[in-house]
Amino acid sequence: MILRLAGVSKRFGAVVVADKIDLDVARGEALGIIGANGAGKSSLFNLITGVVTPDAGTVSLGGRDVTKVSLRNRCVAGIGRSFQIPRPFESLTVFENLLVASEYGREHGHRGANELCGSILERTGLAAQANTLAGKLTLLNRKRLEMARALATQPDIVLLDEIAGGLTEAECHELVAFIRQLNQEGVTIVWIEHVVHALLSVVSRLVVLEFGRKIADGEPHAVMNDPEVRRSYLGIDDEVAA
Ligand SMILES: Nc1ncnc2c1ncn2[C@@H]1O[C@H](COP(=O)(O)OP(=O)(O)OP(=O)(O)O)[C@@H](O)[C@H]1O
Repeated sequence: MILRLAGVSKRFGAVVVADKIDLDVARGEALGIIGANGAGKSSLFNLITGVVTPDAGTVSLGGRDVTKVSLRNRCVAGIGRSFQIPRPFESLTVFENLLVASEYGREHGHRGANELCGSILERTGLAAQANTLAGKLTLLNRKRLEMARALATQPDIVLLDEIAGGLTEAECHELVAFIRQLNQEGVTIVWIEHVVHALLSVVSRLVVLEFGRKIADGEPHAVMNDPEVRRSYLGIDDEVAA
């Protein structure tokens, strides 16, 4: 198991963002997470990466309890993340943004940072923008950079937060192909996404959150047809419809 959450709970005042969440993610898996706005999806990523400390429960990475480990050290231990709202260093170039991420993440080993970042630029389709200021990028390229920055930390598991929103159908297609390829190369993917058709074309398992509770976890199409999920996420009440 690469990632394990056991009984993770968190509340902000009256708002419960995580309610005794148990979640296992196997190495190499591609897991999708959906839920209505405010269900606690981004908060779950904050709990996994260490932005937020749980009130109860534990987070383990590769069998090691990292609940009290710092954000930086969780990154070095292999957790990479992209943010829902990309916030690159706008006044640095694309390449410089990757260098910063690569210094924050794991050791480069025999490969230097330049070589690592160069290869990520190629893979994410950003090579032609290497010297462009991040603040000048188009939406698609900002999303690519968000993904590239996560990869520059050399993660074993990547948490993607709503990366497909706002893209055209063709751009979304390209993004999906890239995430699938990444997963085939052995990177574990956990992906929060409202663009459900994109998500379902990649993931082999789907989790649904509602008010910080996990209400479904399983094979994606079975989960999408679950009456509770249809009610919570799609607003379709099968009993009323009948
Ligand atoms: N640091 C915080 N302090 C107070 N409330 C918070 C904090 N972080 C999140 N919340 C609240 O917790 C709830 C869950 O937020 P979260 O961002 O995790 O939801 P989400 O499922 O990612 O939603 P969306 O799909 O809109 O991104 C929201 O009501 C949010 O306002």
